[in-house]
Amino acid sequence: MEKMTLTDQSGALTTVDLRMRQGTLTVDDIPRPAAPDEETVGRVRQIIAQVRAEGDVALRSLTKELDGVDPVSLVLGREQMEEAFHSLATELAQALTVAHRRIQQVYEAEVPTSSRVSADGITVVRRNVPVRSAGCYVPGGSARYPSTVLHTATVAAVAGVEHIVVATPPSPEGSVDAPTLAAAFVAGVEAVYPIGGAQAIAALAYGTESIERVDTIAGPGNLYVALAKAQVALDVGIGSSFAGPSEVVVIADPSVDPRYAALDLAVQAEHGPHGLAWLVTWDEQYLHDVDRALVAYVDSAPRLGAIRSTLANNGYAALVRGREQALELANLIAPEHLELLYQDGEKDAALVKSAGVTFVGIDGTAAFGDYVAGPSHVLPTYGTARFASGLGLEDFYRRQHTVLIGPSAIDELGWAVEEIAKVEGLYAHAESIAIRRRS
Ligand SMILES: NC(=O)c1ccc[n+]([C@@H]2O[C@H](COP(=O)([O-])OP(=O)(O)OC[C@H]3O[C@@H](n4cnc5c(N)ncnc54)[C@H](O)[C@@H]3O)[C@@H](O)[C@H]2O)c1
Ligand SMILES: [Zn+2]
Repeated sequence: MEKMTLTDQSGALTTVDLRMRQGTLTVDDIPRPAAPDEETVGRVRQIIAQVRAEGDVALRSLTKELDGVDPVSLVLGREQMEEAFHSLATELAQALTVAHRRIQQVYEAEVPTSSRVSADGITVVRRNVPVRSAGCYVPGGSARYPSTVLHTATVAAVAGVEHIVVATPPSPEGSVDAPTLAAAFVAGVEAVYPIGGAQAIAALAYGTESIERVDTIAGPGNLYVALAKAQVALDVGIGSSFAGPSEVVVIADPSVDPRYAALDLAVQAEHGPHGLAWLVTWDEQYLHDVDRALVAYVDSAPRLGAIRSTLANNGYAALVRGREQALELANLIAPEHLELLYQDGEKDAALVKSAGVTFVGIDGTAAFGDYVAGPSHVLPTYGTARFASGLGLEDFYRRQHTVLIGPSAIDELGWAVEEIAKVEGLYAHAESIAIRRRS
């Protein structure tokens, strides 16, 4: 299989020219960030074991070691959240409220109806039963994410979860910053724990003296958080999407100002150092224009370090033959965010098979999705959009069937049970039907 040719260039992005590429592309063609090393996996295992063995004492000492602060309290309640909400500037309080309302609207429209089917004397009812408690992990190492409180807890609340808590790394004062606490207030969160990383995931999964264990954990995070979730997955529900460092694929053409495409690449790159950013276009001059605009932005960007590091390691510009090949590439990359940044993108959106979420339209910056568009911004990364979805109501539900066996079922279906039970050599199964038929 012919590999992609990576041509280094002096700009911000590494160029990949696919125009002459024969045959179909495969997943192996796509450069991916390296898999986690064994040392990190082992460190996370240690942290989890320490929290299980020592509870609150471990949480305090790990927080001191890894976040450099002593938490003032391990649990912050509704009063502190309310106070934080009232301390915000009016515009920010309104922005959080608007984002909350839009997320709520999207998920309320998605609440599934229960189903009921009756045939052959048996009625099967399906109900979606919310878990009793959910823990939302809200990242907070290199940036603050009040938006992630809204994009996790609001979904849990619409699903009907009774107890919703948030864990997030502490502020430098050992508490939690006001915007994050305020967002928790808006979303109806019961308690906020100023604890981050793998230690937070362990506390949510197993409980400590101060923190009650939850039924399900949802929310994104860095590698420590992601590995911790994988390690506790047998003991607690884990939200379906592997939400790691942010990714974006921007498909664009000269109908859109190159500065728009450049900034949209920077939007997800500024989240952190391990992200992924692809520009895909069929116009060579446009590729250079976007790259130049990106270089110009990066040089003056406030989060220069994060953007540079993502672009240097995983920033690509692909030249393709046209829309069809652009979509083929996007489906293979299976990015967290996909932007169809050109005129008439709507009909192409139907051809997208693997993306966390797709934004269509020349104003379709993923920044809308991060905050106010509505669908949860907790989305599958690392190529998992091939099989995983964004955070949704189903992450907080269990499906449960009730089977009503009516009086005619023995006559209508009992014989089939007996036949199969006999061939499986399970005689009590067959007799449980036969005895009822006789009496
Ligand atoms: N996919 C999504 O929906 C989405 C949304 C928001 C953020 N994110 C991603 O979440 C990530 C947030 O990462 P972050 O680091 O800023 O915050 P984080 O909260 O995930 O991680 C911070 C914690 O990591 C732990 N940690 C740091 N260094 C450690 C070490 N050497 N050993 C053990 N533990 C250590 C500390 O406990 C710290 O509290 C970013 O990659 C961002 O892109 C994704
Ligand atoms: Zn973003």
